[in-house]
Amino acid sequence: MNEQYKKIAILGGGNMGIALAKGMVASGKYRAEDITLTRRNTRLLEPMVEQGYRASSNNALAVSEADIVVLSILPQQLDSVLDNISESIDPSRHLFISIVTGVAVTDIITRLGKVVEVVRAMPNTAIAIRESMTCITSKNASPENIKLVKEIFSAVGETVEIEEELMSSATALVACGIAFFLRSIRAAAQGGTEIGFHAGDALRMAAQTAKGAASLLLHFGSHPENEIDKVTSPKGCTIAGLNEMEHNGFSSAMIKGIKTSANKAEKLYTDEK
Ligand SMILES: NC(=O)C1=CN([C@@H]2O[C@H](COP(=O)(O)OP(=O)(O)OC[C@H]3O[C@@H](n4cnc5c(N)ncnc54)[C@H](OP(=O)(O)O)[C@@H]3O)[C@@H](O)[C@H]2O)C=CC1
Ligand SMILES: O=C(O)[C@@H]1CCC=N1
Repeated sequence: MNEQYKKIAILGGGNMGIALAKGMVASGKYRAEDITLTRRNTRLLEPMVEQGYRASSNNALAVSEADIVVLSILPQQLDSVLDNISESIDPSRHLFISIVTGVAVTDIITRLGKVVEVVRAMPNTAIAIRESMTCITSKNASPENIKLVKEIFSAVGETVEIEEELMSSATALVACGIAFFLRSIRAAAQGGTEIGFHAGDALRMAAQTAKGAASLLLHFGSHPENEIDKVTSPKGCTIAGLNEMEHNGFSSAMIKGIKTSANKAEKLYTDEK
């Protein structure tokens, strides 16, 4: 399938559905008029319609008009949506992309009762500014369709192909991870305010510093400790602050949080049944 001018139905025009649609169009490779977003409350999609996207509350119709179907509803909303669109699916035409947390390729095929090609993708909200880290996997899609999905997500950030068994881990690290890093930036800004900066200045300084730290790793391909060693002067203030944070469980809290999120992601869909 050539991605150019393919019709795309994004079922679930919420946070991620909208962010994906905007990122795809911002990449210059997709046209807003080829993307239909669905949700029950379509009034909330009016700003997208004003920007040229199509909006609908009719999932089955959106699917019947599309080549690529993106599932972007919550895990607990998935079964009713799949039941609703099942009749409209043509397995020889439709390619499914699912970003739904905790739902396996086989879960989707079993519920649909049709063997469609499904690629799972786990992006994050930075997709809106084309800075996502997206993990991709498929058990049954053709190499051409996996390539096509990679191209879609490469247009909105970085991609990596992983085994499906690691998708819940990927959810914790890259999708929930946005919230984890944002909370650490907020904590840094709060510390900055306590030591003398106005809140807005402290937040801007903390965010740019976090961006610089991440960019150092990506630019040099180095390990965090190599970069940390360049900051920590002997008997200096950095190592004093760093050790105080570690005494209070900084790394441990992040590791435990990521493990808890991965366990929860694994059960999000099955616990609903
Ligand atoms: N948020 C994130 O950072 C990430 C989320 N994910 C996954 O992506 C999926 C979407 O998450 P997110 O965008 O945050 O969730 P949202 O709740 O923002 O979006 C879900 C959307 O689905 C719509 N919806 C619900 N039922 C139906 C239906 N029957 N037909 C059509 N649309 C429907 C809702 O609108 P309405 O109520 O009007 O119908 C809502 O807009 C989830 O599975 C989540 O696990 C994956 C990676 C990152
Ligand atoms: O919190 C959640 O369940 C979703 C999945 C990953 C990010 N947000």
